[in-house]
Amino acid sequence: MNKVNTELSKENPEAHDLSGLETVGIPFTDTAKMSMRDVNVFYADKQAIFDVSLDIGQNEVLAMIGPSGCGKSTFLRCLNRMNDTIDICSVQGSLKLEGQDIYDPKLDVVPLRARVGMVFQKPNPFPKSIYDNVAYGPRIHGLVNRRTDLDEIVETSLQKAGLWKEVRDRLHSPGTGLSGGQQQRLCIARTIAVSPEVILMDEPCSALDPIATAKIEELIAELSENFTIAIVTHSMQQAARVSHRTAYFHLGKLVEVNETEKVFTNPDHKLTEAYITGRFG
Ligand SMILES: Nc1ncnc2c1ncn2[C@@H]1O[C@H](COP(=O)(O)OP(=O)(O)OP(=O)(O)O)[C@@H](O)[C@H]1O
Repeated sequence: MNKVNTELSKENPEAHDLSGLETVGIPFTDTAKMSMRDVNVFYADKQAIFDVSLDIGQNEVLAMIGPSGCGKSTFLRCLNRMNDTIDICSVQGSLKLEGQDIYDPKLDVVPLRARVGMVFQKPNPFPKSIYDNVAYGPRIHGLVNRRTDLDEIVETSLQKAGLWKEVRDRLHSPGTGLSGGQQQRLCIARTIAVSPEVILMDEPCSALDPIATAKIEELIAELSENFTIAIVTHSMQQAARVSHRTAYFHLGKLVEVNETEKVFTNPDHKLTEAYITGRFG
């Protein structure tokens, strides 16, 4: 048992006993883009996610928060099968994108990861030009035949990522030469370039300064007009600023999911309250 839980248990011995825990709030929406039911995830024989059921609505920004190690990233990575790259990881349950089982063994994960794109914690541009970073996905997915079409996708994606004006005169310079915040927006442009339906963001601002963070947060609001977004964040302020609903995870369980304002002002569960008031985590 870690320090956090020991402290919590001193305060309230039952507080960390999650057996029989019912998720409170409204886990399901009428217009779900993705529907997850009874998801369990294991690393070898160690269980990291316990019976999580959650919907993500069309054009919704869903924030996932919770103490370190509670399984936020693990759950997020299930949503485009990034956990497949971890040999010891196994996923059980039902995970659907517009009703299609994304764990269907016949499903090709390459187009899945274009439909459900991912932006990582640390900006990771390819060692290529700005143009080629954005053009990479459309090229490998065979989305364009003509150079002019590719030029248009690159420009539109950079515009949507709020980077066009800063880079239009140096499209053929290395992506790695940009600032950290610009690199993260380049990675967002690269994700957008293959027209995803869902964008997963795993702490996308944790390596950025406050100004670059503010730009990405503004961008998230704009992107939600066209995309569905699930974001893992350690920053409760960020979750409050960018998301429509917030899901609170604790020890691998989904404790509460609700409208963001409610989660931060009047949470249903005592564990959520303890976390948002800084009593642990
Ligand atoms: N590749 C892995 N191999 C084995 N165990 C893992 C692996 N990745 C995560 N875990 C374990 O799964 C649990 C959930 O980890 P996860 O990284 O999903 O939590 P998190 O809430 O995203 O944490 P953080 O906020 O610190 O990033 C932890 O106990 C962690 O040690």
